[in-house]
Amino acid sequence: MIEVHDLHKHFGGFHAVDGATLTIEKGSITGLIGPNGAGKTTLFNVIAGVLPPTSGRVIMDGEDITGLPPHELFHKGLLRTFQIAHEFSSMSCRENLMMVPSGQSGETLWNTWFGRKRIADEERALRAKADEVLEFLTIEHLADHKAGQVSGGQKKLLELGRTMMVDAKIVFLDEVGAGVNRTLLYTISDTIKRLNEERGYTFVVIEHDMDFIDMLCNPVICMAEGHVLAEGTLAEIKANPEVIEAYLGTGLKNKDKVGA
Ligand SMILES: Nc1ncnc2c1ncn2[C@@H]1O[C@H](COP(=O)(O)OP(=O)(O)OP(=O)(O)O)[C@@H](O)[C@H]1O
Repeated sequence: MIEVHDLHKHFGGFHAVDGATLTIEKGSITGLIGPNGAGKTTLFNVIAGVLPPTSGRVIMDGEDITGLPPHELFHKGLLRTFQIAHEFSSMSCRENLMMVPSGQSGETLWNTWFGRKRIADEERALRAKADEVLEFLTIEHLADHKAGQVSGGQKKLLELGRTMMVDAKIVFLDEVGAGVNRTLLYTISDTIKRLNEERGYTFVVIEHDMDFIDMLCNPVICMAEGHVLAEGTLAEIKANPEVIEAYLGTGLKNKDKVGA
């Protein structure tokens, strides 16, 4: 469980996150919605240690994790997915997965000289794990394809796959469905559900696509102007006058997105 207490993130005089308080229940797939500029990504980045908060607290399973750097949160099982970095795009999908776990013996010179067998064993285990992940994602046929050459949706699956290389507990997904065709969107949503049901992952999903939120998320939290405006099922959120006002208030561009 993650508890966020009165979190603030200011950029100069601008309050991107302005007193956000929310709880993410263990085992949930929580949706985070809100008009453009509501502070969703900034909130993610503060929770995931990418940005330091101005003030406030983030508690994970009773432990204060406020401001911890991403690699420490990573070891605690809290991950934020990132797009496959350009430098990794010429590596195969399998190699991209094998790159994820840190602290491999092969990383130190000492081990390069004295631990060849151990390195070979670890590499075999990593390779087997990567292949198991590719199979779970039903993209085992892409194992030897360059990551930069697979489709946008398949790249998203690979991003999810990277979280599976390190037994993640809670995964933050920022617009994982953006620019993905409908069929792959169903595959991604199905994969998230399976990871949630079969492997106990908790997810927090930022998404503008309300169909995707509807398929996947309960509860849904709506942010506006840096704080939480409403929480409930998507149907409850859509019927909330403050939510409708927040979407309308940002101009016609966002009006249809909440479908209200
Ligand atoms: N590094 C930064 N410096 C200054 N302002 C920033 C910075 N990052 C974000 N902001 C501002 O903070 C506000 C919230 O941005 P954020 O990206 O968190 O919103 P969002 O809800 O994720 O929006 P969207 O749905 O459009 O992605 C925006 O007005 C944005 O311009």
